[in-house]
Amino acid sequence: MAAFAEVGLMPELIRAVEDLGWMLPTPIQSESVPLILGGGDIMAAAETGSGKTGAFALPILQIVHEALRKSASAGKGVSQSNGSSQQNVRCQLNVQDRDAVFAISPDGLRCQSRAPQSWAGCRATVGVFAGKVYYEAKVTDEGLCRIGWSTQASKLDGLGFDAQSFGYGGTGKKSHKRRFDDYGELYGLGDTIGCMFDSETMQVSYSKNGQDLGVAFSVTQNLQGQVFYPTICLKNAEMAVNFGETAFEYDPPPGFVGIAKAPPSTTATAMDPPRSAHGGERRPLCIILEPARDLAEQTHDCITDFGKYLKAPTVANALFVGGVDAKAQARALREGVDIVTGTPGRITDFINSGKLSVDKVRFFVLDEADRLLDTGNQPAIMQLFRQFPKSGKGMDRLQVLMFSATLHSEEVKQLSSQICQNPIVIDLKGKGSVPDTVDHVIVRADPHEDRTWLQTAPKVPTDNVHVLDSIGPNVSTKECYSEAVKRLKPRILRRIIDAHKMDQCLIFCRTNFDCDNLETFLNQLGGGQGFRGRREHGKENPYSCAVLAGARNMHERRMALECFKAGEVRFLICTDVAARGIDIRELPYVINMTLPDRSEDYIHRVGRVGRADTMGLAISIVSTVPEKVWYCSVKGYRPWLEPDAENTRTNKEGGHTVWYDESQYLKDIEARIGHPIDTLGPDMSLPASIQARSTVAYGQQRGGGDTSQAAEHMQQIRQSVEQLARLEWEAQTSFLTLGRKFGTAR
Ligand SMILES: Nc1ncnc2c1ncn2[C@@H]1O[C@H](COP(=O)(O)OP(=O)(O)OP(=O)(O)O)[C@@H](O)[C@H]1O
Repeated sequence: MAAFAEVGLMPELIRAVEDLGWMLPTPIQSESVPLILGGGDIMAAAETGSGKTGAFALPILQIVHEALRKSASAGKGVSQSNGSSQQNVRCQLNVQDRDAVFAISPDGLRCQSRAPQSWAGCRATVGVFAGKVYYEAKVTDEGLCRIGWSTQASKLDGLGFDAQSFGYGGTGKKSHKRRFDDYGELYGLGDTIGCMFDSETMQVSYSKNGQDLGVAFSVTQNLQGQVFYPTICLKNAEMAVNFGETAFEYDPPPGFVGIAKAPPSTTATAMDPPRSAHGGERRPLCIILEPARDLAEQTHDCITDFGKYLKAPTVANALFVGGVDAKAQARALREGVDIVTGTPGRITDFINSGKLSVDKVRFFVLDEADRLLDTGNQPAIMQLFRQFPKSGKGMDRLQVLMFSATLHSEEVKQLSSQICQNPIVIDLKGKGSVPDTVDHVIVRADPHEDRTWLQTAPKVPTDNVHVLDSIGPNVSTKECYSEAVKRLKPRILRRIIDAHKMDQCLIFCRTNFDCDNLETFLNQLGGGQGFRGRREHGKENPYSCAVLAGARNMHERRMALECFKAGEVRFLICTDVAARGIDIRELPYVINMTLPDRSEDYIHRVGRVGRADTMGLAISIVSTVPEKVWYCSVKGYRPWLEPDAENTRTNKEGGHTVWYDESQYLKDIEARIGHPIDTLGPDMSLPASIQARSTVAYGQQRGGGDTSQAAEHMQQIRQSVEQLARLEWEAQTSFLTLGRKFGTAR
């Protein structure tokens, strides 16, 4: 039995985490999972990268799945496939799930789109989430065709344009996430294309006139369990489809059946009556709040991944964040959602408009709880909390879970006293510390000593705070040195990058404008044209970069993160929007261009490395002189674009700037972590203290990633873990017994 079983997780979830290579629960998971399964409220603080997402998501999935199964077996019809409606639904092209210009014949097996300029699409009435299915589509008139599979969340007029759709076009290209790669061969008038979806291997493949063209796509595991519908997308073309009601022109490959004949237990239908939205059965059981969109998306993906083996019924997750098509979210609600992950704004919008009902909610999770409060979400949290049902008892009562690496502020404690019931505090590392997998050091930027800021090349764009001030070799004003440090820091950054031969590093800047400027600087060094959602000049350019900042739109941010994770750009320049929670596997380096003015933000930023037992290095460039920076609290006003004498004054003088004192912020951070931070050598070399203990390269696992060693270790500790599990179980039971005795209703 694996140690994940000892904390009480069900086999389907264990299988999913084992697929991720997780062999043992991390300490926060060992502590939290049994307590959540046992019904307790929790406030959990553990280091960055210690596996907090799994600590709350895994037990929640388990309880939600059990609740759904109980409800389904009680005949309430919450399963993905209750059979009743589907058995009456014929598989055909769906007139209710098509673009306006897409024509469908009365028998639902022929379609046409005559718009010459634009693509239009349609899905079938029946989709599949298990088994191996096949359908055929024949080109019956010349034009552009693309065919394949998509989920309901995907747009119809661009099959293969997003992460949830997979297409194969007549031009011999396969398409997914807007990537068009050569595949198969051209097809056109008279050709019959077979479309296969294998949910066991999660592969999509095609045949042309009976000839197998091979695997086109390996669908990412996080889409496992989603319902995929046959999808046709046309531009001035016509096709006939056969879903298997009548004999196919070419036999499906062995093991595949026509989707029209697939067992109802493996299919779902878009024609099912709404199972949610007031009156349906399937309303959210869990609401997870995240402080930022990117983080919400990451948590949502993790939950989808963890839940991929939960079947009959599957657990439906939805992401509710701004910048994403609200129509798709409304559609997901209509289909029935069990776990909602999102940002407070979008979730409250949906509740206020009556589209999202919270009368069944059993879990309320505040991830990065302190950040949620810092960003002004207290009223939204309280508004949500007031609407959740609180009358359940024992295992059915509302559970509130608060997680973060820094969870010690008075505001957090106050909130927990308002919304948690006898919370169990799990504090694994005291007042927010830096994990010992993170080496962190500073480099001083001293414009008095280092005069390279006077060089004219490479040009360093700065933030325009000092455009009206006199700057030069013979000027020694505070303003001059402030501008000097702005010009010096990017030069130091370059030295660091070169000295450490960095090829993957997250670089934190203070503002969106600073990100833009640094992007321009690095592009200039590498001769790039600038990255705006394009994947060019990636690996060959030693300074290739992308930006992940609040001012960029969701698509750009997603592309930036994706390209960085895939190693297509070397540097990801970001604001604090990426400081919390964002998980980039085996990231070796983080650089702070400026220290954050709050010590907890430092803990979160440097915690982007050293995750999951991987070693990482965080370097902060710290100015020795005060720096004047923009500080504009007026929404939409951007004084840096046209700085004048008035707005470059400080806040106190009625302007929009402040003097930023990094030496003081460094002291605050050192006070928080309880020791001084080492400094890099003049040649950017690591201090001897770090060199002496570093045994593996940054970005690699501390133990060298030897899984046989881990397995052996697991075997050795098995007995103790079993004993602990028994004790844990006794603790849980006593908790519940006490709960019953004293009553747990709020
Ligand atoms: N039990 C485990 N075994 C191995 N790897 C794990 C385990 N649990 C989590 N991980 C990995 O550790 C990394 C960090 O996990 P996660 O993002 O949940 O951390 P976190 O504690 O939420 O961090 P942060 O405070 O920065 O948000 C992820 O890459 C995850 O896949």
